[in-house]
Amino acid sequence: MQTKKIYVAPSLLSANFLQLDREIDMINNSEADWLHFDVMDGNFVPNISFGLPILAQVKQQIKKPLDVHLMITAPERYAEAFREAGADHLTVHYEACPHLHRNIQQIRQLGMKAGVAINPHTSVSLLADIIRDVDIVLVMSVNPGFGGQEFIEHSLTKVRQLRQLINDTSSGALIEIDGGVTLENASRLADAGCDVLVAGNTVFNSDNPAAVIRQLKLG
Ligand SMILES: O=C(CO)[C@@H](O)[C@H](O)COP(=O)(O)O
Repeated sequence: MQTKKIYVAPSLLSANFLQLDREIDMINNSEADWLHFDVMDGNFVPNISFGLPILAQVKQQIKKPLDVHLMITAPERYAEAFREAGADHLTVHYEACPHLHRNIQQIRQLGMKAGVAINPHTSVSLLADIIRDVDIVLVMSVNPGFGGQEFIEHSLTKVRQLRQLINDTSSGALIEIDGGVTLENASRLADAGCDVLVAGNTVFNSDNPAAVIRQLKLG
């Protein structure tokens, strides 16, 4: 039985963009903690999603923190612009940042929570020297680029390793899991040590998204 707080961050990528107004109101009126906003550049990942102008418009209506996940190369070029557009959290990819420490410092200096994301093939051990400096570690449990993919089971082992690393280093980082999160695997994810569940299809393709968000929060 889960007792710690589980944050739920619906992923806007799976929303119906013809009804964005209604989708954002649903999030505002639900128990969702954050709104997850996926930015893809067609270079770091094989897909293109949405970017700054859409974020700025969403910001005008959303009442929850905007959790922006940059799946782009050289994210330092855009950190300030994302802050101005309304990002509260900015997560960059380990694989896209040869100067990750500098990127994390930049994000924090701009006044945002700083996150690092790791792809399914990237080992948790590579985070040892950055773990004390980040607010969020986002574990990709699918290969990034698309919603609606199947959860990669090995991600659970990575979450457990990450929880151990966080405990050993007294880091305050939250563990966020992203990709293939469902009502079936949510409790296993919470038990393994996740703090934040990102869910796209599970929330937006349901008949009752607010009820699904509530159930996910129970872990
Ligand atoms: O970053 C990504 C995909 O690259 C995710 O945030 C997806 O949007 C999650 O979608 P589901 O797997 O939950 O449908």
